[in-house]
Amino acid sequence: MLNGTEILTTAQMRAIESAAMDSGAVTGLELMERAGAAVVAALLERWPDPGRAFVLCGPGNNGGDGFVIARLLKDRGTEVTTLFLGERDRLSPDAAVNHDRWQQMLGDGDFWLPDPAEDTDLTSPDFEIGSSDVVIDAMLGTGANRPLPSTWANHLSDAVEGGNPVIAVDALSGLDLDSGRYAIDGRERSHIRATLTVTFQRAKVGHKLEEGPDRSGELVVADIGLEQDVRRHFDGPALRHEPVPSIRLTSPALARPLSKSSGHKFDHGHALILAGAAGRGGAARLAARAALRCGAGLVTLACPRDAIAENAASLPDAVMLRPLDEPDDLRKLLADKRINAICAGPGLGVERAATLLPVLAEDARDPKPVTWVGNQKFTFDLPFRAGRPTVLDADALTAGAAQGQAFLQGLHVNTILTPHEGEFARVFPDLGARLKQKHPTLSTLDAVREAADRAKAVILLKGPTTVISANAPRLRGKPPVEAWINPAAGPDAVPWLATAGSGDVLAGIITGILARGLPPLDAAATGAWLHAAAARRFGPGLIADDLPEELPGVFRDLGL
Ligand SMILES: NC(=O)C1=CN([C@@H]2O[C@H](COP(=O)(O)OP(=O)(O)OC[C@H]3O[C@@H](n4cnc5c(N)ncnc54)[C@H](OP(=O)(O)O)[C@@H]3O)[C@@H](O)[C@H]2O)[C@@H](O)CC1
Ligand SMILES: Nc1ncnc2c1ncn2[C@@H]1O[C@H](COP(=O)(O)OP(=O)(O)O)[C@@H](O)[C@H]1O
Ligand SMILES: [K+]
Repeated sequence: MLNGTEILTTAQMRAIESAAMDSGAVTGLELMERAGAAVVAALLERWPDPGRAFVLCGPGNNGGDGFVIARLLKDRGTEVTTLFLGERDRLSPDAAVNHDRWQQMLGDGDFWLPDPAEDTDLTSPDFEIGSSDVVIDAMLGTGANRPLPSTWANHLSDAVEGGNPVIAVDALSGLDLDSGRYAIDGRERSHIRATLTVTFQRAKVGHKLEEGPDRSGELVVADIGLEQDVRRHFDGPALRHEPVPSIRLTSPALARPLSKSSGHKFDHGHALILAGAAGRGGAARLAARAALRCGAGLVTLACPRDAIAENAASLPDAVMLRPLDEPDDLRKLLADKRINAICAGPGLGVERAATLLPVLAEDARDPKPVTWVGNQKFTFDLPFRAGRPTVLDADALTAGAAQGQAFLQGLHVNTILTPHEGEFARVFPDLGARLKQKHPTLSTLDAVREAADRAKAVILLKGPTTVISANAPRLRGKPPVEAWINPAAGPDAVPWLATAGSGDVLAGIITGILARGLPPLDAAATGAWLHAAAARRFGPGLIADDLPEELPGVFRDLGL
C-alpha cells in the first residue's frame, strides 16, 4: 500500500457499487439507506437540532438519497419540505421505493410534487427555502452529465443568499465529479457553494480538482460499507497480475522515507543546481537551499564564473560552487557520476537554458536493466529513455518549448517537468489551449496524464491544486499510481504560497528528494506535499525565502 489516499472517478465508484451489489453482499436499497443515514449523521453533528429542513430531490438516485434523508429527519422531529425535480415513473426502482415511502409518510397536502415542466413554481411548499435551518441538495450526484438547469440553480442560489447552510449529497449539484468544473445553464453564479458535502466511501476526483474544493465546502467521506469492495477493485483478485492504477491524494506519510537513520553524506546524494548570470541568481539559490534542507548530502550550484562571488556571499557554506560558462563545462561536471539529481530552470535564463538542455539530453542513456528470476538473468531493451533524475522548471521549460519536438525527445522517464499553467501551455500548446477553454473532455488531470504520456516523463502542473502524473513504467512491481493530487485549495487553502520564488523552492525540494534516492513520481508528490506543508506551518506573511527554513520544522513535526 502506497502512502496516500486513493480517490475515485465516477466510473470507478459505479463499478465498485455494482460489484458490491452483484456479489449479493448488499442491495442498492441498503446502500441508499446507508448513504442517507450518513448524510443525516454528519448534518446532526454540525446542526444538532434543525427545526426545518428543505430537501431538493433530483431525478436519479441522488434524489433517492434525498427521500431517505427527508424521512430520517422527519422521524426525529424535523419539519421537512421536499421539492422533487423529477418524475416518479422514471425513477430507478430503489429511488422509487424511497419516494413512495416518503409519500406514504406524509398526508396529501404535505407532499409537494411540482410538475417537472413547471419546476420553478415555488408557490405551495410548506415553507420556503429561506425559512429552513438546513437545505439539503440531493439534485444531482455522480450521474450529472450536463449543466445544471438554471431554475434548479436558483434554489441553491436562494439558500446561499439567505445564509442557509447547504448540505450537498455526494456533490454540490452542477459539480462534475470527474473534472471539478461547475456548470450552470446560463449565468455564472460563483457564489453557489455547499457548506458541507457528504460523499461516500472515497472522495471523488472532482471534489479535488479546479473548482471542486471551493464549491464543496467541508468534505466528509462517509463509510457506507464498501471498504472491501474498494480494496478488491484496486488490488484485484489474487490471480490478477496488474493491480488497477489509482489516483491519490498526497499525505504526510509520503515524507517518511526521508528519515535519515544513518549513512555517509554521499549516501544522501549529490544535487546539482544550474544557475544563471550574475544579478539573476536568486531563484537558483532558493532551489539550492531547499535541496540542502531536504537532506541532500551535497549540493553544488554551477554558475557563470562572474557570478561565483555573488552566490558565495549569499549561500550557506555547505553549498559548493562550480563555474559553468560553456556547455562543455556541464559535460565535465556530469562526468562526476555521484551527481544523482539535477535542477535546471530557476533563474537560469532562457538563452543559457537553450544551450544546456542538449547536454542534459545527451547525458540520458538507454539502459538495459538486468533482472533475475530465480538464478536466471534477463536483460531488457527498454522502450523508453532513462537518465539521471532531473527537474526542469521555469526558463528550462520556456527554452524547451521553443525547441519543440527536439526537447520532448531529449526527455526521459526520470525527468520531472514542473510547469505552471502558462509554461504548460508553452510546452503543450494544444493541451494548454483546451484547458483554457475548459474543454469538456479534457480535465486538468486528463491534460497532465496526456502530457506525461507524450513526454514519457513526470509532469507536475502547479496551481492551487497541483496535479502530478507519470507514464514511467513500474519495474519493481509496485502498485501503479496513475496520478497524485496535492490540494491546496478550499478547506486546504494555502493562498500565501502564491508568492514570487515559491516555485523555485518547489523545484529545489524535489531535486533534494531525488538526490535522496526516491523514485521520480514519488519525489514529485512528496515535494508538492512538503512545499504546501511548509507554507501552512509558516502561515500568512510567507515569502519564498521562508520556505526552506520552515522544512526542518515540518520534518520535526513528522518525527523524522
Ligand atoms: N448506485 C448506488 O448504488 C448508490 C448511489 N447513491 C447515490 O446515487 C447517486 C448516483 O445516482 P445516479 O447514477 O442515478 O445519478 P444522479 O446523480 O442521481 O443523476 C442522474 C439523473 O439526473 C439526470 N441528469 C443528469 N444531469 C442532469 C442535469 N444537468 N440536469 C437535469 N438532469 C440531469 C439524469 O438524466 P438523464 O441523463 O438520464 O436524462 C438522471 O435522471 C450518487 O451520487 C449517490 O448520491 C447512493 O445512494 C449510494 C448507492
Ligand atoms: N492560490 C494558490 N494556493 C496554493 N498554492 C499556490 C497558489 N498559487 C500558486 N501556488 C503554488 O505556488 C507555487 C508557484 O510557483 P510558480 O508559478 O512557479 O511561481 P514562481 O515563478 O513565482 O516561483 C506553485 O508551487 C503553486 O502550486
Ligand atoms: K447533490
